Amino acid sequence: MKTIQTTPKPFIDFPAPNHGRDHRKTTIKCIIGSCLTSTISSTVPTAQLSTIHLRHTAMAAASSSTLFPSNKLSSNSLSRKLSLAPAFSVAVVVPRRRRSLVVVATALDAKPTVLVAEKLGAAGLDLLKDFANVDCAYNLSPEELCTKISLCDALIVRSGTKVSREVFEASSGRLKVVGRAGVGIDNVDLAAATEHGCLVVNAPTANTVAAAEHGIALLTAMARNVAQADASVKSGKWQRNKYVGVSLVGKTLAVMGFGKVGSEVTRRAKGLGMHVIAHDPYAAADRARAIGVELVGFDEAISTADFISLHMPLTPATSKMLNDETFAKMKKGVRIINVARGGVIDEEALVRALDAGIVAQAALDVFTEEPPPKDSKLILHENVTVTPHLGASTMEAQEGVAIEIAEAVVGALKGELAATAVNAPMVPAEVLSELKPFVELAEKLGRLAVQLVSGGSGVKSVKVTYASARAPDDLDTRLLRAMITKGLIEPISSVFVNLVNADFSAKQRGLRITEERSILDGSPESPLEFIQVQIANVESKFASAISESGEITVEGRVKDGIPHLTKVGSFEVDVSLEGSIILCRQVDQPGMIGKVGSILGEENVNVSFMSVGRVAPRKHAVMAIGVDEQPSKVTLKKIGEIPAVEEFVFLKL
Ligand SMILES: NC(=O)c1ccc[n+]([C@@H]2O[C@H](COP(=O)([O-])OP(=O)(O)OC[C@H]3O[C@@H](n4cnc5c(N)ncnc54)[C@H](O)[C@@H]3O)[C@@H](O)[C@H]2O)c1
Ligand SMILES: O=C(O)[C@H](O)COP(=O)(O)O
Repeated sequence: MKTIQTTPKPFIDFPAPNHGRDHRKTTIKCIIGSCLTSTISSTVPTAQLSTIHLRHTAMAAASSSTLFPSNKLSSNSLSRKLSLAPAFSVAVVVPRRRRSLVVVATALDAKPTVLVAEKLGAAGLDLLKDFANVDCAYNLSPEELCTKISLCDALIVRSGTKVSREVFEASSGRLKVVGRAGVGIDNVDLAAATEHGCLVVNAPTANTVAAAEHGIALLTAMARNVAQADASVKSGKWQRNKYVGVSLVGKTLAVMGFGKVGSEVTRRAKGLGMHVIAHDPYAAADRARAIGVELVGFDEAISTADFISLHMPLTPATSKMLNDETFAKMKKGVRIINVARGGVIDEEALVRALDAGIVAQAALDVFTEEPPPKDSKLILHENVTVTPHLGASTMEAQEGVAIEIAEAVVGALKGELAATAVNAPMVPAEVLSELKPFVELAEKLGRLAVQLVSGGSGVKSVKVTYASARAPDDLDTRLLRAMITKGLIEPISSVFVNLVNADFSAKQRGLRITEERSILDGSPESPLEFIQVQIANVESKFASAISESGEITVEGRVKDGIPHLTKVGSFEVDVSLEGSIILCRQVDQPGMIGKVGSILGEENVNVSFMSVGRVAPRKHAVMAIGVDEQPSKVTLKKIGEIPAVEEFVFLKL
């Protein structure tokens, strides 16, 4: 574990209070470690403290709470209270008339904390524990979840936990990833997650077969009254005539939603000799043909089917899609299976359709409200078979889901792009490795361009040009755009921008980013030749950065895997984008490189790269100098005082 000292010297002195104020308050940001706890209690006599406020850095000041009065300060209680907090602030309130107070704040590198809010398979937990502190806390109330979340970097849930906007707000930016250990993400407020820059990942494949098998189990059990007959026999009855079923062979099954589960249900139902049709406005016809199923319209599906099995997600478009109106279009005596989401059926309308005999039977695994009310007419209906959301609940599926989600969450916490991201672009691994240096280039160009702005109406309009020999469809620019946005916004705000919230953050700031493609001739081996970023309607602190068309313009390329700045305004330069950069406009004349280099050398600032771009010999030239260290103001001033230097700017990457 690495120890980070929060100050150059171990003690922070608080000057004596003045201005007649009762107390002075200061905040030290640090990272939890038991040594912080013990050092506070051992270095500061508890009697000297009136109060200690502990506040998680991620929490809003308003939610800061006084955990204990000083006379009860004990390092044990402090470490107990903070054992799950990898980052927090300490505010020490110094009582009146004390001359000074010393506090040591030593920070330790902490593991991230993952809150597992619903039961997860052991293999997944083991994977998580290798990388993070894992807090398994089940059946939390919404309030408890909001309280705990401020201490967590990741949250893992199944369908039983509502991850509402309040949860993201309570996390105040610390929550980096929500892992849904399953498919349906209707219990996660995706808009709120995106706005808070929180990645949402799911485990979309591991429970597909389990859900499909459960669908078939419900279909066959319903057709043969298995559940009702079982209950009857167990209650001492022997009702062979009452529980005569219906056969499946030759019957038409409409699969609504021809995705992963729908396709698997189709395969199995065909094996039972059923005629399967499917409705899915977004499914590819060739995939349906490959499984030997016909895709039909919604009305045709529901009006010709003997059995209807639901397999679409719950979205505003699918909410209550089976309702009074649509039940009226169904064949009398239709049977319905739902292992998708309860909300896709208007449950009151289903009760009416059952009572009217339009629907002969229903088999339901999912409900609008889970668990449903005990007196629900639907649940208690004699023609309804129910299970408590068991579709994904097989030993095999749960182990698979746990591993799938643990890998996705750990990857996301490591900053890797997730293949199962729900609210960020999914980029296949091979595309990602090809784009990686350009992703870095994109962010650095954004950073450089925005630091060149000095005035105007603010950064509102940015044009990005991608020059490539590849066909437009062959280049996914979402990642690049997100990173340019990050580069543009982060240096001028306190907003943390990532792939998830980049577009949202740009929109919030009224920043319009337009993208253009410049199609080049030649071999499309590399995905991109260069990226150009232009900011319109602004003035620049380095006038030479304004191109002839009037925008701040920077352009870059990747050379040997390293991003390079290759153009500033109308000047061609070539400097690798590592460390920081000094841009200097001068009258082109011999000895300039030497003069600037020796001024930097005097202060031991290492020059990594130097390049001069000029319009014509002995006229204006722009010198781009890459430096490893930040030069002092005095050194920069000396550069500015070289007679031939007309303007210069220091840019941090
Ligand atoms: N009961 C359970 O335990 C359980 C287990 C797994 C999945 N599920 C649920 O099953 C459903 C399907 O899961 P999946 O893994 O197959 O998802 P999926 O994304 O692979 O498939 C969903 C399909 O629904 C289609 N669709 C979207 N809108 C539609 C509409 N208006 N009409 C018809 N089709 C539409 C999509 O095009 C897609 O093909 C989800 O609701 C999921 O949450 C439940
Ligand atoms: O969407 C899903 O994956 C299923 O509904 C399973 O939900 P569960 O993880 O709560 O069982």
